[in-house]
Amino acid sequence: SLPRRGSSNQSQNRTMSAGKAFKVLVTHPEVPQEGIDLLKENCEIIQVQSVPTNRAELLEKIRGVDGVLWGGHEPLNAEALDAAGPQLKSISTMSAGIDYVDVPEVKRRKIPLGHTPTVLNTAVADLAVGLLIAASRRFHEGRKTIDNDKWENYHLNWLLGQDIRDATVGFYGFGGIGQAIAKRLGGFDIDKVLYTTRRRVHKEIEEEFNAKKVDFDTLLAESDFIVIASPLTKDTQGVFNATAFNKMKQTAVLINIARGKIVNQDDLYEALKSKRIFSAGLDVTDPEPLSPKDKLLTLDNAVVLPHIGSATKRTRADMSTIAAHNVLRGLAGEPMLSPAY
Ligand SMILES: O=C(O)C(=O)CO
Repeated sequence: SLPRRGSSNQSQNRTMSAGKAFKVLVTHPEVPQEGIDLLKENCEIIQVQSVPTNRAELLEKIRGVDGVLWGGHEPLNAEALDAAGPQLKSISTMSAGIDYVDVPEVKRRKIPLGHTPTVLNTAVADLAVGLLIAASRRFHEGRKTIDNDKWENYHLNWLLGQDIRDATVGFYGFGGIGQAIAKRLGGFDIDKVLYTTRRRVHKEIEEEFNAKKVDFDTLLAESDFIVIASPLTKDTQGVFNATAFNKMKQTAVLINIARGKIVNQDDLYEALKSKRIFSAGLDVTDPEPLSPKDKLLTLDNAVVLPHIGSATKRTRADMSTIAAHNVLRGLAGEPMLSPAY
């Protein structure tokens, strides 16, 4: 459970600093109140008002602040850190993925950086299961048949999909989100879980999910469903390309709830169009937002969502709470709840 207002940590912060000891910038006007209220207890809050973020406003308002709650996916880089000045001592994003942060630059300046993994695991995992069902059971194509007056259920083998039962589900990345997805799929009578990660996960976790670490080629060749649940890094960028799709089963379903750039989207389009793989369910694309004219959207076998994995009211509130605690702890010189490095 999350530390709440008035918990010992908060009382400590209150006594530590009588009055508004710190100036904190909140870079987005829509950060849920839960996090703002926590910060308000002992920080003066400055808030960016523009949506989408006006960079000039952000760079002006960041000057001289002690802490930053970085509320969007705007680049957090040397430019912003320079604009802030050398007194800046605590930053937290309000996201799990931090691919938009120049982490080496933050590290070089020895500024503690937090992020908000874990609290969004269940929301993202729920959505991933939704995509997995939608893509394997042809929801998008089915809906289009109604729109186009092509409801042909007099055919016996109409709109047949892929079974989840007895499937091998392969995870590319098997951290908190991947494991939350695997937990949910436990209710769907799947056969087994494979995963590809840099490091092996704990033995108990492998046992809990009947999961086996395999190399990337084995993951591609043996999985009925592949779920991308890894961070975007220089090592993961573009790894799902034509070469990878050509190693997958023709009946395979690809799910991506991580970052669009892990997939080469042109190659994915070709693989789906030519039916080299069965279908894809994507919550993330490259770029975002995706143009309404993008060719990916013309495909029957691609279910595409506008990056809404963590978009539930409770999850957003929890993300703001964790981010605020991270910022407060950084200001107090204490370890953050979820440090990013
Ligand atoms: O937190 C993240 O990294 C997300 O993509 C969800 O907004």
